[in-house]
Amino acid sequence: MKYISTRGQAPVLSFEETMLTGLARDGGLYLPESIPQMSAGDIAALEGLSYEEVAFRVMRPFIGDAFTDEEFQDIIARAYAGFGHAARAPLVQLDSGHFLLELFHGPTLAFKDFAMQLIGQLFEAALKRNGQRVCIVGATSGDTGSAAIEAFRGLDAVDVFILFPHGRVSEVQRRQMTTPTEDNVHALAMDGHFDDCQARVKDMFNDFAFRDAVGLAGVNSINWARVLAQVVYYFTSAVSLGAPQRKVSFTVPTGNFGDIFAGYIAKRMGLPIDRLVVATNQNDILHRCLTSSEYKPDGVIPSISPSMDIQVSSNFERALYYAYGQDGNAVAQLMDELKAGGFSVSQGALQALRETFDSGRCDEDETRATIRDTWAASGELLCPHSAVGVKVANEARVPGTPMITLATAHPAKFPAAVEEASNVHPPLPERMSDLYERSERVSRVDNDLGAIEALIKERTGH
Ligand SMILES: Cc1ncc(COP(=O)(O)O)c(C=O)c1O
Ligand SMILES: N[C@@H](CCOP(=O)(O)O)C(=O)O
Repeated sequence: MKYISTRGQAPVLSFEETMLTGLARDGGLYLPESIPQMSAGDIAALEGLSYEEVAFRVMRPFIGDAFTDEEFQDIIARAYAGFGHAARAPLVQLDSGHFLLELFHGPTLAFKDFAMQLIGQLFEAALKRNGQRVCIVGATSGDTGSAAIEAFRGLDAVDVFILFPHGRVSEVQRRQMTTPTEDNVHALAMDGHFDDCQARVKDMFNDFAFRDAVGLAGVNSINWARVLAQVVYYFTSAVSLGAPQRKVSFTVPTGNFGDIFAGYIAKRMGLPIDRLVVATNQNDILHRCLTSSEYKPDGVIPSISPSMDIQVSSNFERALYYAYGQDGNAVAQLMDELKAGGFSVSQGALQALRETFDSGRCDEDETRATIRDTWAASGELLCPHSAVGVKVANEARVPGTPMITLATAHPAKFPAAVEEASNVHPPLPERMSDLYERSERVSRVDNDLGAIEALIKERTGH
């Protein structure tokens, strides 16, 4: 299996190289050269299998010869052993025809654990085999950072630096990043918002001298392995509702477009998905783009679903690549226009996107009302991101096709917003109950590429 860049000008890589490389050297994102197919029979055969067995069958064709079957099975087993639910990603029914896919039973209580726990194991195995050391730098609006730190803390061959927007993540998210004591973990609170953090990470990848000197690696969803791991729960949930005989739709609380893009890959592999619904908060650039064709970031507005406070949605580039008929030059041109302020999606590409994606937006009051009403109607306490999904799903669903909304984080990560909306205080799980007593370790940094690079070089001895 070979991987190519969305901008068409970077070296073609193997799975392992792609995973350890992160961003392509032409600034693009890696994608498989062709998408492996699963027949109706292959999908039907997933019924009754464990999450781990489905993960193996779905991901195996993408990894080529990077790992033997036995190695890959062991890696998958270790990745999900620490999850707090036997099903890993249980499906609960909200009402007839609407289901919630709970993706928050991992160690840091967000869907990011599904991919991060896996790539932590994949990195460790690959780096050990190659005798290699890497410096992971990631940007987070709260959940990627905590999941990455949890997955990589204490690993000998990895330093992990996480840039998060100062004052714009929840207290639980911040403490998850600032309380680990391992020396290889570095939480950096940056002035600005998530888009600034992500831009600085991409700048570091595009600074080849720095990139090569420190052995830069990325674990944001620019990393294809992140997306791949997230494809699995689309299969487990759809099969449990009757796929391949029955089509299902998904609504996905969306920011960086990684999670919903994983659903798109599942569909292209053959999973019978009817609609993929992009649910945005008031940072609704994707909804505006899918309804008007204009993609123009106009400033991040802080919300009660802070992990989705994003206006430059990294993985949308991957969707555009397919919408433009896999034309890397066209994508490169759009990304150049984005640097200058924004772009318009061509009518043909917009039509291609709309063949699969619907979209909707949920404002702050609607988010609170959805938390309150869902709690009253079903006893399910939603985090604000999942509430955005449920509200948009309720508007998008059609009779006869089950709708699965992805519940992307545990309500206890956002206790203030959840309590304000529902009058219910969501407690942290027992294993985290001392989170507020642990001491914090964090460095404040300016939004200044040179200063951040200097700090990373100093801390890693380069
Ligand atoms: C809780 C939560 N929900 C939804 C999202 C949006 O996911 P994506 O960025 O993959 O679109 C994020 C951040 O990524 C998140 O942390
Ligand atoms: N919402 C994310 C933002 C980063 O997204 P990623 O999927 O590209 O890592 C977060 O919680 O950090």
